[in-house]
Amino acid sequence: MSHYPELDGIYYLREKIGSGGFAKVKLAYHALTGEKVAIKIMDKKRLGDELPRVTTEIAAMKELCHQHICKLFQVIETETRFFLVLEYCPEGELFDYIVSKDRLEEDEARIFFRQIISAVAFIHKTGFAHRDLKPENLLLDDNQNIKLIDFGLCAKPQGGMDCHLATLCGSPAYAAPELIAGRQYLGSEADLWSMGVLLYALLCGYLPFDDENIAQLYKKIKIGYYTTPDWLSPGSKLLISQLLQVDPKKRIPMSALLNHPWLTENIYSPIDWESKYTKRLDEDCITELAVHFKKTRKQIEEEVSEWKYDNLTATYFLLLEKKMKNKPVRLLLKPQNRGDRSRSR
Ligand SMILES: Cn1cc(Br)cc1C(=O)Nc1[nH]nc2c1CN(C(=O)N[C@H](CN1CCCC1)c1ccccc1)C21CC1
Repeated sequence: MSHYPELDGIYYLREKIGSGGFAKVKLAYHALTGEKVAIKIMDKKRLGDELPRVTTEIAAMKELCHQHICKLFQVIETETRFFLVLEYCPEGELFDYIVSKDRLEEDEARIFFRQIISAVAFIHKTGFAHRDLKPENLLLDDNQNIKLIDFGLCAKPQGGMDCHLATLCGSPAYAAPELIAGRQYLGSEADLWSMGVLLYALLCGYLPFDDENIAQLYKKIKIGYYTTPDWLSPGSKLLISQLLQVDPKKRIPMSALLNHPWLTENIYSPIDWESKYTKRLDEDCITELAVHFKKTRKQIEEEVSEWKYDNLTATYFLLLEKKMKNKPVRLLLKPQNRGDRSRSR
């Protein structure tokens, strides 16, 4: 297990929980709060010309504070590496959950899909598009709530949300026809197509467009031909067809999704896309930080408000996490890891 001096005394690293191309993710404990986090470690050399994706991801995640988006707590950059300290989701990927249950019942799929729409609507309202929506990028927290991850491909077009994008990116099976045709496209419209593929995967347990031959796959996507199993309800089939429209202008817009009959069935409330996070600082967290660092509340408030995504930002956010989980809003006197049960104060 390699040792990272930059994390000493701040985070206690545990086992690896994910590894992708040029990054790996490790479980860790935040020394001061004892809270679990997931640290995404990226090697700059191995990133090569993918480096801009990391700066994109960091910039996006700093703006995207939402209950269904995996939270960024801290960024540590050295000359050779990036460490992104992110929210830990103990139930893993939605992908594995669907596979384990073969496919989901309509009401369970509805709950997940409402949370996914809440996250994507928030991203679009904030001027971003995710562009890589798929079950592998949707994690589950300890209450089986959705947390969206991997913003390395997201885009915030300079000209705002109606400015066209050109780069072909994301995963083929979830990519919109206009993206595959290499035409200019709107990130938000491409996200809506991917959500159609996602909803199909949730309800059926397999993909609407699939082919081991990539050219064949692209052909199927471009004509938008897919079949639905007869046991799928008419309401599900209708919503899927409204999302899997080849012509992006015919695709159901996000605004119509928020109170769509299939999505409000048995729930009767429109989807709430607003973030539960407020910019207002939490009194209890500020107090605990002031006591611990022996500073005035005003000093702490000013420092936290700079949102430097340093140790202080992480400690503030993790105290807030503890409060949201009805745990005591307390910092551990001497940093300790999970094993040590000694009472702090
Ligand atoms: C798989 N698993 C099982 C359990 Br139990 C917990 C987990 C788990 O991964 N939890 C978890 N919490 N927080 C995170 C994770 C994984 N994770 C991730 O960011 N995971 C992604 C997964 N991508 C999906 C498609 C390609 C890679 C990743 C990105 C780069 C390298 C490795 C992994 C974060 C940091 C945000």
